[in-house]
Amino acid sequence: MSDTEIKKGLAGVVVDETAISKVNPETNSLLYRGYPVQELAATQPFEAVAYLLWHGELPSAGQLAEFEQRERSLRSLDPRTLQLLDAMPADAHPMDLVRTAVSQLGAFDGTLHEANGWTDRTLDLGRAEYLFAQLPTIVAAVQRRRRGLPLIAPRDDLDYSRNFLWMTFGELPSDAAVDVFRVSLVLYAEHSFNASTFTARVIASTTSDMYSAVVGAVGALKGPLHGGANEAVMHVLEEIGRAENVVPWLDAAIAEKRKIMGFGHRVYKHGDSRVPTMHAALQVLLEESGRRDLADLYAVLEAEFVARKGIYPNLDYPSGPAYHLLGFDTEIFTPIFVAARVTGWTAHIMEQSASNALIRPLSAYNGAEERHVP
Ligand SMILES: CC(=O)SCCNC(=O)CCNC(=O)[C@H](O)C(C)(C)COP(=O)(O)OP(=O)(O)OC[C@H]1O[C@@H](n2cnc3c(N)ncnc32)[C@H](O)[C@@H]1OP(=O)(O)O
Ligand SMILES: O=C([O-])CC(=O)C(=O)O
Repeated sequence: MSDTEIKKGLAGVVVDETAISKVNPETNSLLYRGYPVQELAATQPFEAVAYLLWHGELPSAGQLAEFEQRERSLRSLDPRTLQLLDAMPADAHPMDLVRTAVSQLGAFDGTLHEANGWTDRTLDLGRAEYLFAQLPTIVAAVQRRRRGLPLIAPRDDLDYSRNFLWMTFGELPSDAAVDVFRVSLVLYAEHSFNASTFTARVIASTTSDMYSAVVGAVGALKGPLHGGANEAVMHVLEEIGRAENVVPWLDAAIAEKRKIMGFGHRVYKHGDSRVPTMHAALQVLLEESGRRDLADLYAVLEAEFVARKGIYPNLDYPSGPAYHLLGFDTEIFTPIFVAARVTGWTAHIMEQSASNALIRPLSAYNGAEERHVP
């Protein structure tokens, strides 16, 4: 065993610089390219936030219009992507379908850059825009296929958030509900060196391609300790059932040393900077739906867990029930996170590539002493 100090899980280790976002647990703040995420969530379309993450500046009106037009032109799926989804087992997890579809897009890349006129300089930016435009169509197709419903083609008269909901449900909710969805996407877009983004950067650091890096990131996000927690939150709320059951359920869960999904964070130890904004957004849906039961359950679980453990909710805690109230299946929550986070992932892949060093840490060997085959 070496005496090298080991930081399990790289906790507290600074591995590189980034100009994309700043997570500050002391001030409980999150900046995207210098802008507080709360301000972006209050004022910006999701398309403008994607542009900001990639380019470092918010778009002018003209730049935004140009990007929106391009994004709308890239939404339709290649028929081979639909064939791929159809060929998957009906009980496959939606994250497996999304991961596989992104991988397939990587195999189309050769033909794509010719068709889209991507020059070398803009190649990865073109890929990022393409993934951004394709993912909602993929996620909506997966959701409709799960329900045995015919797929709905994208509409180029609708913005990103509306079109996403339209393709999923074939109708639009109230403007207030659309806005909740937009806010959730803005909040989910980026969070420095979280596990999935770091995975993407490791893959990019080998000078592999953007699709491979995003496929790896999707795999990392699927885990319930990371993005999969928004789905797990809903399972927990369903398992508890009603506010009256929280105390006995929590007693048992704590005694069994269960992790309570949607609570805790590697970086924030006094609450997640994004939760108050998403909490307010969730309240809109709780009021609109009249789901007093869910509102009570949500509030009591939070209050009881914080009181007992001093561990606060993370963004997945309000997002899970918000996506439920918007009408998505629970298994679709993490794929929505993918569609949002692909903005941050691709920004980090481009940042890594622009100033690359192969990511290859050391390990301390603790196996058998040298020995020889008898
Ligand atoms: C978008 C996102 O990815 S946000 C994160 C989403 N993930 C979740 O919600 C899953 C539940 N949360 C967790 O598992 C953890 O809080 C993590 C993985 C997010 C962060 O974990 P770490 O920084 O590694 O802290 P760690 O897991 O060591 O927790 C420290 C202590 O708090 C406890 N703890 C932390 N979170 C929880 C939780 N949600 N439920 C119960 N106990 C918890 C741990 O058991 C540990 O206790 P111990 O010291 O007695 O062993
Ligand atoms: O930062 C993290 O470790 C996880 C997280 O909240 C995110 O990726 O949004």
